[in-house]
Amino acid sequence: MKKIYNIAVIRGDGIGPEIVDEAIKVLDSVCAKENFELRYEDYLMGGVAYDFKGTPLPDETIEGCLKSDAVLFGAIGGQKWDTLPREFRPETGLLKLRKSLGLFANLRPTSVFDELLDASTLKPEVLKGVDLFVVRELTGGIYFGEPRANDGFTGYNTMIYTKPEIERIAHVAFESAMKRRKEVCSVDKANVLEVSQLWRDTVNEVAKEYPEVTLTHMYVDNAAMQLVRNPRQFDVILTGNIFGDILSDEASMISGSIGLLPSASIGGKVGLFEPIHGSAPDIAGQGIANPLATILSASMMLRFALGEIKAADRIESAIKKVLQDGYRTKDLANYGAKEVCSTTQMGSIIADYVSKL
Ligand SMILES: NC(=O)c1ccc[n+]([C@@H]2O[C@H](COP(=O)([O-])OP(=O)(O)OC[C@H]3O[C@@H](n4cnc5c(N)ncnc54)[C@H](O)[C@@H]3O)[C@@H](O)[C@H]2O)c1
Ligand SMILES: CC(C)[C@H](C(=O)O)[C@@H](O)C(=O)O
Ligand SMILES: [Mg+2]
Repeated sequence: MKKIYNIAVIRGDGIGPEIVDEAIKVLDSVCAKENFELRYEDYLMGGVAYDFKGTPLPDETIEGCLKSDAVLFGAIGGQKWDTLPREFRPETGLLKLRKSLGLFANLRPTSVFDELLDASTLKPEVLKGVDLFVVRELTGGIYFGEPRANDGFTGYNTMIYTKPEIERIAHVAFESAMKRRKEVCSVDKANVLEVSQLWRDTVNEVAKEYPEVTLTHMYVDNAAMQLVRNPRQFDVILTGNIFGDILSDEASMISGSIGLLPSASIGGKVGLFEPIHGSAPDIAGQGIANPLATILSASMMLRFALGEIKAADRIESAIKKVLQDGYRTKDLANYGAKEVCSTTQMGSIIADYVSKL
């Protein structure tokens, strides 16, 4: 009997709709080869939701996500909404969605395709074989801490973590490491911040439950430097919300383009799968966005939320082959391109390769 999964789709703003369309094209192609069906339901979120509904996160979007098997997300935000009061901003909607779905863990893998070794700003000999996994805490820290304010003279935010919040994200990192090279590097700023001292003590305690895993600690400033000096030294990087946000964008240049890095946000009943990049207003509507990060996020959705491992493997093999054959979007045009494709061409070629694998 064919399995049926319900997928909530949030296209969002800027390049969001363009890249999500390509991910769905590829998902449809993989479904045709496998014994399951995906049923999509669209929901509004971000600036487009504000424009149509007066709020960046309508209640029906939260409800729709909660009743689905997984959420496929594009990107939100853009200059048009940047001056709105905080509660109406697209980014506030995204934070609220993560919180409402209980998505406290954001998994951001970074690896390097051999075909794109020269696309990175780092030297090929530093890059070869990089395979790191950022486990970013997603529903706490300075993004959510109170008090927060900006009265025109004083602006402040509060970085708060409680012990249970640190324990649960640390468990995700150690469990991930157990399936990988069994190394966790916890990144904090414990030389300055009390919240980081609690983070470090708590991670040390959790580590006792995973004697096979080697735990190291690193200050975030050093980690930012080590990521570009010698990224191969990292297996799992465990870190808080804001440090993880910054380090994962930095890590994208290891792979060669921010248009390549996917992510999975998990921890609640329903997982959310999204590229790490934003709505890229500077290139929206031009057909040049790289859809690979979103297609790889769709693959993470199949693997982690739906357990459709063969289908996920199929997509990832198709992507490797497409890159081997020299297809590139504009962001990677100078790196081994035999043909430079538009966003939709890239989606179609991957879908085609999936169907032939
Ligand atoms: N999860 C999200 O929805 C998310 C994440 C980050 C930023 N944002 C929002 O997106 C808006 C723009 O933010 P930003 O410019 O700082 O970051 P961004 O990630 O949107 O873009 C940064 C740069 O990377 C390029 N880029 C991003 N994705 C690309 C892709 N798939 N292919 C090719 N190039 C790509 C852009 O053209 C831009 O030059 C802001 O409103 C921000 O708040 C949303
Ligand atoms: C848009 C913003 C709220 C978001 C974040 O900071 O988490 C983004 O940068 C991301 O990485 O998903
Ligand atoms: Mg970010």
